[in-house]
Amino acid sequence: MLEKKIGFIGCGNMSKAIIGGLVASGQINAAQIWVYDHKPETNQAMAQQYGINAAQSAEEAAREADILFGAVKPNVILKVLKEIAGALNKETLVVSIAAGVTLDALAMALGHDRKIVRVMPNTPALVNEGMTSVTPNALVTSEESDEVLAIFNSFGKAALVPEYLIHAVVGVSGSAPAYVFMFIEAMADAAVLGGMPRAQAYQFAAQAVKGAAQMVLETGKHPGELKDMVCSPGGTTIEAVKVLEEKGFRSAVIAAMEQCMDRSQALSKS
Ligand SMILES: NC(=O)C1=CN([C@@H]2O[C@H](COP(=O)(O)OP(=O)(O)OC[C@H]3O[C@@H](n4cnc5c(N)ncnc54)[C@H](OP(=O)(O)O)[C@@H]3O)[C@@H](O)[C@H]2O)C=CC1
Ligand SMILES: O=C(O)[C@@H]1CCC=N1
Repeated sequence: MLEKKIGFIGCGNMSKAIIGGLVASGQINAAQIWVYDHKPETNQAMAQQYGINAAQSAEEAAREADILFGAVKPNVILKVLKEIAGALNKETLVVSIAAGVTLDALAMALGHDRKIVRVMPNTPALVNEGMTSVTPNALVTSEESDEVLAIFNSFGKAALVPEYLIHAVVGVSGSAPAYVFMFIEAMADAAVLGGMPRAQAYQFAAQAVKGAAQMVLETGKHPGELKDMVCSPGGTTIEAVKVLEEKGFRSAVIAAMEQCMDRSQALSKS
């Protein structure tokens, strides 16, 4: 069980996924969670849905929390953290989920004596399948890093990464659910073209993606070898593979992720 009190400033897509994942994991009592969003209706809805505490202000969430999540958009996080810095206890761990906001920039906003962790989660946290990178600053102890890892491991997988790798993490897991949803949507459209009812097409496409991902994770085999296992000589799959190669499927994915990583780099310089 997690013992500490956890606060959230900003309660949008990602906070909802983390709070939903945390509560569903059974690793924390809902009464240990405080949330503050500047929209009162969001606070009330979260308090009602999960039985967590709705703070009246960002300062209140900051005062209550042992671990405080900054979960607003990158363009407002530094302003928000500057405003609440005075309300933090000396030992409070501040966890930023903002894409492209560096540990240095966070320390400038909060003070250089603050324990700060940069994390990059993703929305599958909501269904216990999150993937999160964790990057602590030098003041965070290994026990504290382990606590943050434990939070994210309670609804998925989490791993320590050095800060320079966060752009790659944004590309390969933070933003990645969006491209996978597009892939599933496109596969389902094709199944509908083949005559399948729409709802069934989403189920078949999503389960195929889930099962294929599970094979990569569980068999330890190279993805190319797993692909070869599906391609019967002269069969159907190799025809599809040929068209994907002709249309530049893999290079499109690589180019898209390169652009995503470039944007993450640009955000961290702005
Ligand atoms: N969505 C994702 O998949 C991922 C997002 N991230 C990062 O997570 C962060 C949040 O993203 P996401 O959850 O998608 O964003 P959202 O816009 O969905 O959530 C942010 C929430 O914070 C509210 N807010 C804005 N300003 C304040 C303030 N001053 N005080 C309190 N609440 C405020 C927003 O309200 P309003 O709507 O009125 O602006 C909104 O409800 C970003 O920094 C992003 O980079 C990281 C990994 C994955
Ligand atoms: O699109 C974004 O900027 C955020 C960061 C990772 C996922 N969503």
